[in-house]
Amino acid sequence: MNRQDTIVAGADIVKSVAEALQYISYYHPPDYIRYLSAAYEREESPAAKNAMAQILANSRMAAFGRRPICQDTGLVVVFAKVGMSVRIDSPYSLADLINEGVRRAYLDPDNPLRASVVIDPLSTRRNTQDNTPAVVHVDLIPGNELTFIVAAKGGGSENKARFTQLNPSASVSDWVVDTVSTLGSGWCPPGLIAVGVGGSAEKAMLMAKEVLNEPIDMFDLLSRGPSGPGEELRIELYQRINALGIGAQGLGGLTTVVDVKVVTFPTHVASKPIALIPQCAANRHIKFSLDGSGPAVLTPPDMSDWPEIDVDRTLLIGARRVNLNTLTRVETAKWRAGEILLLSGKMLTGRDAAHKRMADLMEAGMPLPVDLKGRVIYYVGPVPAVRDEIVGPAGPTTSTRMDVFTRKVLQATGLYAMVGKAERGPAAIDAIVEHRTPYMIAVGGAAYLISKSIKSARVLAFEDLGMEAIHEFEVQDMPVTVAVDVDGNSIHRDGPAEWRHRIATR
Ligand SMILES: O=C(O)C[C@H](O)C(=O)O
Repeated sequence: MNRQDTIVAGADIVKSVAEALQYISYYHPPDYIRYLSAAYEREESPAAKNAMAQILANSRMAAFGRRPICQDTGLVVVFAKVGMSVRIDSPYSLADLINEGVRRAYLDPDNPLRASVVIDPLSTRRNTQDNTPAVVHVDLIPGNELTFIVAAKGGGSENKARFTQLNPSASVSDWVVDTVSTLGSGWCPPGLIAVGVGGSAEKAMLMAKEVLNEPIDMFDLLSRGPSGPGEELRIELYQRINALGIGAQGLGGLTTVVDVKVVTFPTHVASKPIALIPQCAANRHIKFSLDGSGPAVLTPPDMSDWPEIDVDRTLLIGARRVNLNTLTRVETAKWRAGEILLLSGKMLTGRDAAHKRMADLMEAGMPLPVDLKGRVIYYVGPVPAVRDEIVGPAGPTTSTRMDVFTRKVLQATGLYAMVGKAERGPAAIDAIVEHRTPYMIAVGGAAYLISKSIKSARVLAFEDLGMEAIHEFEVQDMPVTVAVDVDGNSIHRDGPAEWRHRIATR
């Protein structure tokens, strides 16, 4: 056989990976935008429709501004399919080349991305500062090309990945639907759910992670009909998950998933491993191949797929304007769950690491570096600013992770309100009621849009924590929704319950 080797330069891999990561930081895949736009058009829940409007408007702004869709610019996951006739011309390993691409992308001075990876997950959790290392999966396949799938996976949706070993006779569909119903909204729906069935524990997880990068094609599948059990399951899950009524951002509505992917592999006679991996609205991935002729050429998407939505007009109708600088407990007690507020004035920021430090200081009987009394705290870790920006994209992080600190913080500080994303757990809601401290949400996945309402930013404490430091933001008309009011009413409990009922009784 006349076998001709393809030589791919290591430098082309580095450049292609760096450019791919920049590209996906600001361009959503057009198929996701088409499906989300269709979901937006048909959505009947005003709260969910409003959230989708913000996600779509944010996506368009990010594409034109070439700035990240989401403040969580993700953990880089790469699937490399290496043709067996390819030789990589480099003294470095493939992982090293990919990591160099990651480093360049995340430190790009034109569009710096947030460094979100910590080393020593068991101990120091020190940020690596350049988002390396990537998680790299390599397959050797026949052929003379090198194909990469490059994805940037947000932590909120990754945290909701689940795995089980079912009894071989048990229903995959029931387990998936029951599990999705327990995930809450920290995974930022509307998105996708991938299900890997079979193989071994790690094979099921890997298959699910990879299939998330396949084109979204549920409408085609629905119109042509299923061709086998895998496609039958996809349709069943798509319908059953949407019937849960979770909706955009867990606010209750018609669309929770725009697609469901199912992938299978032979397994042991005694086993039925099932992996479930959600993909958030910041659905970022791209596929390209290198054939030795140079780095990948990535063409910008056709922006006519992006709807032009006037979010301001939608938001301003019926919203309550709030001055954070003169806030009182009498005022915050009037806010009702579901109400839209436009916040102006000064707020503090603090997320996981800052909360841990504050809790440690309280434990040790030491004073906090910032007085939280009468203040509002926003759970956020922004992207670094560039050019004339005050701050980079700065959307909310999942509040549930702060629940373990909530009672302690409210008890010790006299904080007036919290802003984050997704539901609060029962203990946090009890603390909210006890301390009369409401909780609001901003839209996860609308980070660039939200950053435009931030008019000044400075670090007040824990500077060494980088994006996790305590900042003070001055905001103007920052849109939020009251998610838990001082009486413990929760939109994440009531919204999905109402829409589940409405869908079931149609
Ligand atoms: O780290 C973040 O900013 C957010 C994270 O993606 C989350 O969804 O909680």
